[in-house]
Amino acid sequence: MKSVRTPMRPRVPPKPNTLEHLQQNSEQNNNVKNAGGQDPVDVYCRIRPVDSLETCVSVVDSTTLKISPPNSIGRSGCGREQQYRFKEVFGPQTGQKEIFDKVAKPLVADLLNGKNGLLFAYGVTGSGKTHTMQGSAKDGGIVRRTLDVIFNSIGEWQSQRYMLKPDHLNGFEIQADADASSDRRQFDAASNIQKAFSKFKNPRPKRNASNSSSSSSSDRVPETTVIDGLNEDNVYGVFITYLEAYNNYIYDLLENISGVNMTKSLQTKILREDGQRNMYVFGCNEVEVKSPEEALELLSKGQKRRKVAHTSLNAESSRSHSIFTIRVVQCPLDEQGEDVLTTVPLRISQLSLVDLAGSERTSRTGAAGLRIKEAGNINNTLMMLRTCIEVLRDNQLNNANRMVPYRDSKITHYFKNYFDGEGKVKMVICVNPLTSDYDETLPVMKFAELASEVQVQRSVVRNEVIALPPGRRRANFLFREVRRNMINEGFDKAKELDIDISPVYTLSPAWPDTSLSDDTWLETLAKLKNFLKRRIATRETLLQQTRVKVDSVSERVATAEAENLMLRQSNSSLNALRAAEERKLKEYEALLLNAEAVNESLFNNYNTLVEDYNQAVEERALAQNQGQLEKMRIKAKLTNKLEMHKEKIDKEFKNRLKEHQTKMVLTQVRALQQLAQGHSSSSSGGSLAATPVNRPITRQSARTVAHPSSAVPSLAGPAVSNPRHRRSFSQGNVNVVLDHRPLKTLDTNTVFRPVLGKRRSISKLRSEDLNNDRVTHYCLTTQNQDSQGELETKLYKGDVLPTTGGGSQVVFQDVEILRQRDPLAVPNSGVKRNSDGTPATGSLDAALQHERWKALASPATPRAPANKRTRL
Ligand SMILES: Nc1ncnc2c1ncn2[C@@H]1O[C@H](COP(=O)(O)OP(=O)(O)OP(=O)(O)O)[C@@H](O)[C@H]1O
Repeated sequence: MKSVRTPMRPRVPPKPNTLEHLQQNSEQNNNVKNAGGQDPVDVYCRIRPVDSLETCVSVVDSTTLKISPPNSIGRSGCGREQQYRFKEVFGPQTGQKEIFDKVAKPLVADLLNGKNGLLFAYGVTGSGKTHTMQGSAKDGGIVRRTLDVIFNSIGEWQSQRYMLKPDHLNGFEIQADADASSDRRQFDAASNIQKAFSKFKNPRPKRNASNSSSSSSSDRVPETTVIDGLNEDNVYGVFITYLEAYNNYIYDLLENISGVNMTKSLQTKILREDGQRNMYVFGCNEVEVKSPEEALELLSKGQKRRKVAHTSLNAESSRSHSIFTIRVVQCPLDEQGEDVLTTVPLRISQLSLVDLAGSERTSRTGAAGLRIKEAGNINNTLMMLRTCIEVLRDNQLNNANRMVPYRDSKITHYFKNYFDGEGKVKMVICVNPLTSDYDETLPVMKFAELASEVQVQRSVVRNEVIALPPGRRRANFLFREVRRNMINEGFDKAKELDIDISPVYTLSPAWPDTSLSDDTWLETLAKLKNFLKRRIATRETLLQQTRVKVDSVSERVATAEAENLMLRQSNSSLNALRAAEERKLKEYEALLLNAEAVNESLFNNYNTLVEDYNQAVEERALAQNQGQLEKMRIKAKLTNKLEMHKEKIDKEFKNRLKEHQTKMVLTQVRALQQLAQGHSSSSSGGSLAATPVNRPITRQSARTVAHPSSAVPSLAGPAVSNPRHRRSFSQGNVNVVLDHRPLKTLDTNTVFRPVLGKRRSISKLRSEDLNNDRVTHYCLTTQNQDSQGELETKLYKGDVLPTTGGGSQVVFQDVEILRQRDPLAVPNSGVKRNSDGTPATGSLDAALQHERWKALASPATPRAPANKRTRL
């Protein structure tokens, strides 16, 4: 049926962007916000199921969760068991439906009632954020169920496609019918082409391909929940955007989504503020959807463009933060419930479902190269979110006004309005209970604790007073139904009936039969007259009743106002009390926080001290080791030096000794020569020649006796030798005695001869004679005349010893004296003494002693050591 009225739908006049207007708007907003009070950020926790028994997280009760450090950490004393409170904790067995009902359904209801909402999924990588948000076709997550519930609830109250259109400045406009229907035609043509193209591309879609949209849509189990109580006199338009924040840039995942070539790389988008100071992404593609399937199709296309990568913790790890936003635009119907009212502003509400990328440590994910940069950016964004929440909380706790650094990251900047009071904020903290995740789960818990302490201004929807009766849509529907029935019953004039639903609201009784005929017109007139009279009376009664009602309402209003005033007063006094209590509470909280901070810092200090101490002990041990090594090195160096020095000194000493010994030998030789010469000269020059040779000979022999002075070693003595090193006697006849007889030695013609063994006679001593290895003994024969004028022959006997310098030395051991006596001479009784006190010649023993003394005292004769006496 063709509509009788075809009203033009003029565009909504653009909002003036003057400063005054902005101030007015913000004041209005503030008033509305302040009227609503505050709500905390609702933080929920979901624990994902795992196969392992090594878990560090357990559910204490429906709102409390306990996290225990793994044994290794617990033992070292660095961690302790901690409990965290949430709005609700969902254990591993909790299904997607329950999560949706408790967390997201209230947000969907808010959305459809014109309020904004924001839901974050936050957690460590692989903890189940994407699972919670997206889920699967069979068991949908929050996003899928949200779409289902929206379309279930708005049903046929949806606006016609392209009737509402984004104005690309974060607002919407109502299109004229002609424009809208032209856009619709284009859309239908484009979707037909696309269908044909996809048929051509995939002639036979695989039946069991899990990823294909056809299979997923056929397997899909939709959510059947309906939100009741929506304003049925509005039309609803649903729009979606799908954004991605990657490396702190924003990309539109629905960019050029209807184009054939979707592989083109995405452009970065910028954030802007609209006239109401709301943040929006400039130039992003906001697509109108008319069914959950259509929205899911776009979602899956967008997901294919998301940065997802394989990491060691998650096969499909999100490398970016995804923001799926659903905007619902509401427009009231006019008084006939027929067309949209263009004179009132559109009501726009939005719900953003954010799947944050997981916080992660690159050491665990095994990230490298680009993945490390991604992880850094992910962690930075999460850090900024945490910082903003911290500052907000501090501001609220301490009544401070620190600037919240929303602008430091794209995510916080985009959602700043929510925290400033433009909607409800909720968080689902996803937890992987594995022990290996403990270190990363702990900061997530702390963040959750922080977030739950933040209060967000409750937003209140401004109900525009449009002064139109409710139920217009239904009345319009009834009217149309009646008209259709009438036409069906053959009442063609009904086609010309304008839609007028005002009778639906009239309270008067039904009109009388007004058909006029010649015979009944008077009756009819009377009926009408009565009817009108009754009507006038009813009107009067109604007016009166209305007046009474108005009066009573006014009275009630006055009473209510008075009560209100009183309530306000008591409220303000209660508020004051509450504020005092809150102040106290804050003070206690601050004290508690301080105590906790002190406790923590003490604990940290203790740990630091223990670490320092351990380090110092290690360093000391190291230093000791190094010192010992250094000592050993120096010792070795010094020993080396000493050895070298010793060698040098030895060498020098040997050289000098050799020189000295050579000198000494020469001196000895010279002395012996002189001695030999002296004896020979005295014997030749004395009365020796005149001495008869046939005198009896007394052979005296005595061992050398050590002179007392010989015990004192003389440093200026002869060359060093050791009697132990005398030349070997064991060589038999090889041992030669050097028999030194000066040339002028007389033959004594006696049978007594010294026993010398193998000898070599020389008359003049040379150093080579002594250096001969075979010469082991030396015997010097001297002759002299004694005091009695007798011939005295002395045999000085000694060992030839090698010296340290390589030369030889004679160590005299014995003196053998041969004296010839005249048998006829009178023997001398006593021992005669010379003037110098030495025994006079003639006394055998005295002479012998004297000779010994002389021999030992002679500087030319080296002294034998007292304990090394040798006898020839
Ligand atoms: N509650 C759950 N029930 C069943 N499986 C789950 C649950 N939570 C997570 N999983 C599974 O765990 C794996 C990792 O989950 P998911 O991809 O959602 O983690 P994520 O937190 O989004 O990780 P990332 O931050 O790396 O993207 C997936 O295979 C998912 O199916």
